[in-house]
Formats: sequence, C-alpha cells, structure tokens
Amino acid sequence: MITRTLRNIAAMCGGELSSAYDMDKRIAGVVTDSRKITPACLFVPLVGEHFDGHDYSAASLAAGAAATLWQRDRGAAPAGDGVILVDDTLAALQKLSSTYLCQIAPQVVAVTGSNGKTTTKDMITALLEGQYKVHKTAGNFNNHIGLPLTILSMSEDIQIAVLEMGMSSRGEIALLASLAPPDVAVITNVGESHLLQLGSRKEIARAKLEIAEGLKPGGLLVYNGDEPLLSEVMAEPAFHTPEGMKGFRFGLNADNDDYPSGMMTHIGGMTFTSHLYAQRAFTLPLPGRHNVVNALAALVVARHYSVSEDSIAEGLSKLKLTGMRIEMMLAASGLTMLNDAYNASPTSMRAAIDVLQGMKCSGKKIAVLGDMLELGPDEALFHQEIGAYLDPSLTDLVFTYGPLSAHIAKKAEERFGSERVFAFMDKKELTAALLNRIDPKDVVLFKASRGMRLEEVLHSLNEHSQTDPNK
Ligand SMILES: CC(=O)N[C@H]1[C@@H](OP(=O)(O)OP(=O)(O)OC[C@H]2O[C@@H](n3ccc(=O)[nH]c3=O)[C@H](O)[C@@H]2O)O[C@H](CO)[C@@H](O)[C@@H]1O[C@H](C)C(=O)N[C@@H](C)C(=O)N[C@H](CCC(=O)N[C@@H](CCC[C@@H](N)C(=O)O)C(=O)O)C(=O)O
Ligand SMILES: Nc1ncnc2c1ncn2[C@@H]1O[C@H](COP(=O)(O)OP(=O)(O)OP(=O)(O)O)[C@@H](O)[C@H]1O
Ligand SMILES: C[C@@H](N)C(=O)N[C@H](C)C(=O)O
Repeated sequence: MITRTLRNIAAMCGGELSSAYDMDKRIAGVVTDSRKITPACLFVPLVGEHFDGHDYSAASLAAGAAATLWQRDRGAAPAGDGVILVDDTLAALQKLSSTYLCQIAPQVVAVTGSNGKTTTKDMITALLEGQYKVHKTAGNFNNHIGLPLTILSMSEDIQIAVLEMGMSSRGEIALLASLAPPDVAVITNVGESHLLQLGSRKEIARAKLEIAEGLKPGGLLVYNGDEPLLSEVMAEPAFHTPEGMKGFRFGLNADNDDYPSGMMTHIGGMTFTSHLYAQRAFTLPLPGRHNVVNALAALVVARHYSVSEDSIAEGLSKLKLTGMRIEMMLAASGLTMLNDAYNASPTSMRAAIDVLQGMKCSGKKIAVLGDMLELGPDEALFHQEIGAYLDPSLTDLVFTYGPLSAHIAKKAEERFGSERVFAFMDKKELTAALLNRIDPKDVVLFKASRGMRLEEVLHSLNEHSQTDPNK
C-alpha cells in the first residue's frame, strides 16, 4: 500500500496542507470508512448516498488516522495538523491513485466486459503470479472508487497490476482507463448487463471499447471475436484507435486468433486444448464452456508476458476464483449446490443453465433462478426467453424468486407442466418448498442479480443441512 509523507500526499493529490506542521509525518494506506481506520492512514471522506464521510473526519483522526482530506465546501475543517484541503475528495482520491501508479509504473492489464471480468481477472493473475509480482483487484472493486483504492493498496515492488474496470454508463470506463492507462486491455464479452442505462447492446459495446481507446501507444487489445458488435464499433469513424494498437481475437469460433480445439467436461471442471496450444491439454478446476473462453483470454495475456506453458498449466490448475461464480458447494447432507448468485444477466444465466443441464447427476437437477435487474424495457421478454431456454429433459424442477422471474416460471410451465415449476416472492417460503423437494443426491443451481441476494436461500438450505443431514 501507499506510504508517503504528508507533504508528498498533498502534492500527489493536488491538495493544500491546512498547516505547515510536521509535513514529514508518515502516511500509510488510504481508508474511506471511519469504521475501518488503520494506524497512520489517510482518511478520505466521500460524500455518498446515505452518509457524508466528512462527518467522520475528526473521529478518524482521533482513532489513529494520520491525516484526512477535507473538501473546502464542507465548512470548517477539523482543527490541528494532518488536514489536506481539496476541492473534491473523490477527484483527489483518483488523482492520488493515478499519480501513485505513475510512480510505480507497473505493467497494467485492464479487464472489462459484461460478464467474466472478475473470473478472467482471477485467471490472468493465476497465470502471471508464478513469474511476476502481481497485484489484482480485490473482489469486485471495479468502479470510480474501487479502482483508485485498488491502486493505492498496491505495494511499490509490483510488476503487473491486473485491474477490473466496470461500468453502467458511457464514459465510466474512459475515466477508469485515464486513471490507469492499460498496456493490455481485455474485453470478455458484450452481454446485456446494464441495458437499462445503455439502451442497446451496441452502446454497451461502445462503452466497453472505451478501454481500448485508453490503451497506451502500442498497447494490446484482447477481445471476444465471437461478438460482431466489437469490430463494428471499431470500424466506426468515432472510434479513436490508439497509435500502434495491436489486436487479438479469442472465442469459440475457428476464425479467431485462438479458440478451443477440444473441450471436455469432467467432475473436477474442464479440460481443453486451444488452436495455439494444440499439443497441450489444460485443466480448469471450473465448470462451464464460458470459463474455457475466459481462460483463452487469460492465455493471450500470459503469452504476451512470455509465461511458459508449464507455468500456465500450473496456474490454471491452482486457480482460486472469487466466490459465488458458479462455485460448487457440498452441503452436510451431500446435496450439491452451484452458487452462481453473485450476479445475473441473460448471457450469464444461459451459461449457468448450460452447466447445470450438462452435469451428470444421480438425483434431480433443480434450477433456482431470481430476477435479472437493470435490463430495461424488455426485461419481461428476457426472463421469458430464459424460461424457454430451460430444457425439461435436462432440468427436473424450476423454482423462481422475484416478480420478474415469474415470467421465467410462466414460460417454462408451457413445457415442464405446473407440477415441476414453482414461483415465489418470499425467500422463507421458497426455502421451505425446496426443503420439501430436495434429496442429498440432487444438484441445485442458484442464480440471480446481486440485488436479489439469492445466496441467502442457499445459506438457509446449508444451515438446515447441518441440523438435518438427511436434507
Ligand atoms: C462510497 C462507498 O464506498 N460506499 C459504500 C458504503 O455505502 P453506504 O451507502 O453505506 O455509505 P455512503 O456511500 O453513503 O457513505 C459515504 C462515505 O461515508 C463513509 N462512512 C459512512 C459511515 C460511517 O460511519 N463512516 C464512514 O466513513 C462510507 O464508508 C463512504 O465512504 O457501504 C456499502 C456497503 O458496504 C458499499 O457497497 C458502498 O460502496 C459503493 C457502492 C462503492 O462504489 N464501492 C466501491 C469501493 C466499489 O467498487 N464497490 C464494488 C461494486 C462496484 C460496482 O457496482 N461495479 C459495477 C460496475 C460499475 C457501476 C458504476 N456505475 C457504479 O456506480 O459502481 C459492476 O457491475 O460490477 C463492490 O462493492 O463490489
Ligand atoms: N464469459 C462468460 N460468459 C457468460 N457468463 C459468464 C462468463 N464469465 C463469467 N460468467 C458468469 O457471469 C457471472 C459473473 O461472473 P464474474 O463476476 O466473473 O463477471 P463480472 O463481469 O465481474 O460480473 P459483474 O459485472 O456482475 O461484477 C457469473 O455467473 C459467471 O458464472
Ligand atoms: C451494482 C451494479 N453494478 C449491479 O451489478 N447491478 C446488478 C444488476 C444488481 O445490483 O443486481
């Protein structure tokens, strides 16, 4: 994490010290939550939806923070030294992070896309960290606040920073790429996430390609070649191709620069060969064809940094994904639960259903699907399409949670029949109904948007299983 003097921090974020006292005081780390103060940190008060961080600046200094930023329009700053005056604390946080990044000057690998950012970021890190000092986005800290915090938590000896860049409106990725100009930019795919804000998939593609426009000269764009919208947008006059930009297309189709030449699903995950690594079978401890595609993107980055095939194979085999991404869990009863509840959009919902319907299982296969949010005016249709996508010969029971996923249930019922489809609006009732139907040999998939918190149902089943191992 960043360690600098008070004087340096003020200069790096464009601030002004409120007093000249003890300018060489050491600052270690940056914190934006007064409830998580660490010794000698810089507290950055942010104005949010529910709180104004400035209300906690004095308390943060008293709790051990060495300094605090203070926005000039927030009234009188706390007394004493360690106060840095700025016009905008968020902008100052962002400037501090971009200045710090320039000083360390690691290679920057930036990852965006509608689905797979976190997974692919984890995969890229796993492939690089055998040969490089790598720092990666923690969890899903991928926005205008999370990215600066990720950079500021980086140590000075980092060689490669793998940064997740998220968006839900145009211009957001352009801002992130201006804070951390990539040497390599990865676009995993263009789905339907945040269609509500963007309006069309073409606008989503334009938003994702802001990461390419932010590339350093001679930078590498690694993008999903199965998505025609990306090349269409890059052909538009409005797209500013960075000087010397190189491109690499990955995907399932054989007209890509790399694609799977063979794929096999097994209990532990997937084994695949790729066009460029035809003689080498890689094992991925994850299910899902979509994760093979994510792995191909990670392979491109690893090859760009001359990682050996053996290191790649080892990195993939030791991969530890951020949780709730098609995470396989075993309840005390033996029930298999696929926890894919971090988020959902139609593309990722279909990918998860493919995993469930492709699994071998001696019991029932049960899909528990919740609402997909932020999809805009066609949201009901998107949910109906998921209902039509479920295959009654490959899925045994369908449970839905939320008003939008009732459209999944209604459409699915047309082919499953009413005795195999159950729609709920209440988690407790859903949990009780599941407990009545599940058996230890079953596999249950949980998937919904973040806002539905569907994992709470999975946890209830798991807790119940601890007390009643027969369920
Ligand atoms: C600002 C902040 O960090 N807020 C977090 C806070 O929210 P809460 O509403 O409770 O507080 P306020 O924001 O109003 O508080 C303002 C500040 O005051 C601090 N404070 C408060 C009380 C107190 O006693 N002392 C204090 O110091 C407070 O800490 C604030 O700094 O808590 C929530 C629950 O933990 C957090 O969720 C909330 O975090 C916000 C949402 C945030 O943006 N956090 C980033 C660090 C981040 O990266 N979060 C990611 C999710 C990012 C994301 O959604 N990405 C999208 C794509 C980008 C969309 C973009 N348009 C966007 O808006 O994000 C995606 O699809 O992936 C994460 O947490 O996973
Ligand atoms: N390439 C892909 N295609 C479709 N679905 C995917 C792909 N990669 C991951 N997923 C699924 O998308 C969901 C989110 O995965 P992940 O968190 O890696 O993506 P993300 O882009 O970071 O998501 P978010 O924007 O919601 O934070 C999970 O359900 C995961 O299984
Ligand atoms: C918070 C935002 N980035 C997001 O992921 N929204 C989903 C759709 C949700 O909150 O459920």
